[in-house]
Amino acid sequence: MGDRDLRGKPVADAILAEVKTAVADMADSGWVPKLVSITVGDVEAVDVYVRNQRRVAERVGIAFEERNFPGDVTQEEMEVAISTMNVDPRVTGIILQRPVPPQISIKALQSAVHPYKDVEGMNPTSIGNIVYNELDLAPCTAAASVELLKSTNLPLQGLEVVVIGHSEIVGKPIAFLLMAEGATVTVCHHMTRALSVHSRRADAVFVAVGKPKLVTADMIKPGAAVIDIGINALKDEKTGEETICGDVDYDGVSEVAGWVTPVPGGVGPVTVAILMRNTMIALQRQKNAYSSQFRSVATAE
Ligand SMILES: NC(=O)C1=CN([C@@H]2O[C@H](COP(=O)(O)OP(=O)(O)OC[C@H]3O[C@@H](n4cnc5c(N)ncnc54)[C@H](OP(=O)(O)O)[C@@H]3O)[C@@H](O)[C@H]2O)C=CC1
Ligand SMILES: Nc1nc(=O)c2c([nH]1)NC[C@@H]1CN(c3ccc(C(=O)N[C@@H](CCC(=O)O)C(=O)O)cc3)C=[N+]21
Repeated sequence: MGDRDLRGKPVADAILAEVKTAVADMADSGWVPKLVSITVGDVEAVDVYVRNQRRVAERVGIAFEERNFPGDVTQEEMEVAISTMNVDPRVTGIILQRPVPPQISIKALQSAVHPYKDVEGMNPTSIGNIVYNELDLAPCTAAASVELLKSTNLPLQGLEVVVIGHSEIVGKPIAFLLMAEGATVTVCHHMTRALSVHSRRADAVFVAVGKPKLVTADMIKPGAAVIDIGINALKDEKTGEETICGDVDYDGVSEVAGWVTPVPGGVGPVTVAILMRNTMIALQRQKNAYSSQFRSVATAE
């Protein structure tokens, strides 16, 4: 690890310390969090994510259940399963891992997850809140990436930020979260004509594409912060060993950038921590809704 590394662990540990305290506080009033993690079929990057969710959930005291569905599951079967979890009072949060097989509509399933249990903030109702600057529960990787930028202490107001990738779950939510903080945001994608003209101007570059070494040193302004969200499988020709890398040419960029998040060891751990924090926010919302409903019933008598 280089001295310009923006490591995820310290940021994740600070978030998880707060989560652990929240779990203890809620347990005192009888509220116990449970996270259900839905996977469909079998995807390597998803396995890593779910494995780390389980490990961290156990560390902070959040009950964890993985629900894996076969790759040929039908849309209707998925919607029935989610409806059952929506009404199960023991389930606090539901996360639906991507990708899902082609016969499944991810958007329909995200809409099927009740907003109170939408710990990824991807129900259209939830993600709409980001436009209204209600940022407490946001898509995990986007929120994690912004937390990492904040840990540089760069002032966000007026900061020139370039986001490369405009997916609904990462690129776009990052742009909205940064706009809410007053940054000047440019979003690039495969139709952007001169990517490096934009990235070289930026004080901070976020990249979420899925292309190894897409971002090279000549594309980065000296001293800029580089947040690498990409996860790519790399097979070593000689040993055949498989490792992961991001979208950034780490060796070259870490000579120029002021900060660069390593992959692994950067955005990933913070994504997991944010998911745990979102689960506790969902539990608090459920508790508030329950209390106000029964308080009104109690006072109505
Ligand atoms: N660490 C974490 O927690 C997470 C990491 N990831 C990783 O982030 C990466 C992106 O995933 P995701 O956000 O789902 O994005 P998608 O895979 O859905 O889409 C890729 C995005 O990159 C854009 N793109 C493709 N080629 C280029 C290019 N040459 N220049 C600029 N933009 C380009 C695409 O634009 P267009 O649509 O116009 O083609 C699209 O917006 C993946 O590697 C994924 O594994 C994803 C989720 C969480
Ligand atoms: N709805 C949805 N939301 C996601 O956020 C989402 C998804 N689907 N599908 C899969 C991708 C991938 N993803 C990862 C998150 C953390 C690590 C992670 O913990 N990485 C660690 C550990 C890596 C390792 O253990 O080898 C690291 O980078 O240091 C990995 C992968 C989230 N994803």
